Amino acid sequence: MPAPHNSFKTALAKGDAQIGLWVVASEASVTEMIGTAGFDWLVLDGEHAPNDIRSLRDSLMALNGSDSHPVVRIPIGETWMVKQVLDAGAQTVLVPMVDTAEQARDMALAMRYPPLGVRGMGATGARASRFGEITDYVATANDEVCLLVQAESRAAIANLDDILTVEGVDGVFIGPADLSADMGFPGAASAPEVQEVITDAIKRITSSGKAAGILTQSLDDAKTYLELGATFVAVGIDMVMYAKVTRQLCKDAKALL
Ligand SMILES: O=C(O)C(=O)C[C@H](O)[C@@H](O)CO
Repeated sequence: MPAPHNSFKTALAKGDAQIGLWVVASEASVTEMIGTAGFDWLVLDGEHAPNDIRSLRDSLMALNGSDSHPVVRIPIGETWMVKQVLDAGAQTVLVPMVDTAEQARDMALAMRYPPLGVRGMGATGARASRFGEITDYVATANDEVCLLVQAESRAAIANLDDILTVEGVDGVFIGPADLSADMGFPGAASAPEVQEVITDAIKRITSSGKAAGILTQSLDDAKTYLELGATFVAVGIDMVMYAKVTRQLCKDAKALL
């Protein structure tokens, strides 16, 4: 039996737009609920959310049977972190703060078993192989992993063309918050100077044949990015949505008094 087919990777390769949501609640029952909404992909955030390997594992388990594909964002680009989330059953990994082709290459190596990479051999007792039930896991896993790297600094934008040549990188995600901060516009990703860089980056990524991704909380911006050719576009953050409706309900209820 081979490793599960990564339909998200296939969709990105075909250029089929994928609508996603950022999940920062770090609680499997919330992930399970969000997994019923119909998003194509969900980021389980290990960079800025209070997730650890166990809570990420629990959220991956909670998405069993969901049509939403889990994308696990590790805290930083470290080989051992990639290994842990792959063994926990993630097939698509998002790596923040990738500024150079060399960093991207290291991550591509971390994603795959030898001879293509350096992934350590530990899947037999791991969730990834269904605890050994997927007997051909090691032989087939390399084909089903998907690596997304984040370009979110002036350095990454300067090195983007080199990053795009790295074999094993399936897509590049623009991080608007960090990119705008690094460009001198903290908290102002909508600044025209930042949007100009984002537009150019999306065009360069798509014309290289790799998938471009981004996060925005504006559906108007999402439409623009999709029209530019971005393939994986996240349109919100779970806790922001939760906070918004919670505050509004409280306000509306108090207005009854
Ligand atoms: O720079 C960005 O934008 C991202 O990487 C996404 C953020 O980390 C996300 O947490 C929303 O602020």
